Amino acid sequence: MYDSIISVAGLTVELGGNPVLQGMELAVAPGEIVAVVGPNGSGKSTLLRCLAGLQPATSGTVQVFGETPADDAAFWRRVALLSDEPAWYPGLTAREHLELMGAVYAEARMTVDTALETFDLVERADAPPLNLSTGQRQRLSLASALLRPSTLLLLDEPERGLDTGFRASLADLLDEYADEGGTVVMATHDLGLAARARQVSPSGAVAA
Ligand SMILES: Nc1ncnc2c1ncn2[C@@H]1O[C@H](COP(=O)(O)OP(=O)(O)OP(=O)(O)O)[C@@H](O)[C@H]1O
Repeated sequence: MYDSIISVAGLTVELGGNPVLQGMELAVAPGEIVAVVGPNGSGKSTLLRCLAGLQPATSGTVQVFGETPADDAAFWRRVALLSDEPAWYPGLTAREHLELMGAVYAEARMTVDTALETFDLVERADAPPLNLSTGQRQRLSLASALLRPSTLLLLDEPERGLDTGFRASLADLLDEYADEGGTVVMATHDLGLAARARQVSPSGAVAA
């Protein structure tokens, strides 16, 4: 077993010959909610990509669940990632996208109807995602990520497109996820979301 679900040591990443992360250290315990904060271009998304096994380290180590994260099926069974907008299935409605998640994962965290209510999508359930507003599509992406079971939630700017009221609801939903034992690491520019998490910066720890 591991005390830290995530353990980052001396992580350096160079992109295009430029150092983006330099000797970063981070330990995240199971059940924690961590907000990665910092200005545009400071390396928040790069860190999340490293945690997701999508970006190799130039030097240093990244361990998730006690191993180097691998972009493979076993890893993605435990990890839900929300980053750029997903590719939507043509011809399927918002409800049907959530039903797909429910069909794939036997032990969904909530029913499709509960997800539609929780993410305020009931009235748009029968619309295809591309006919939803930007914020509604983001809520559908979040609903998919939170409907499926996972141990670790990696969120890149989950607040994107969300109105103020739903940002507060999202903070409550993340608290519930962590109360169930899940761990959250999110890159965010939202002060409210960050205030309710342990804040770290790609260049070093910041005061909470
Ligand atoms: N493929 C790439 N090649 C070269 N440089 C890159 C590449 N991807 C990102 N970068 C650079 O790496 C730095 C960190 O980018 P990153 O997306 O991690 O920042 P961020 O903190 O998430 O920014 P934002 O708040 O704007 O989302 C930026 O200066 C960016 O321009």
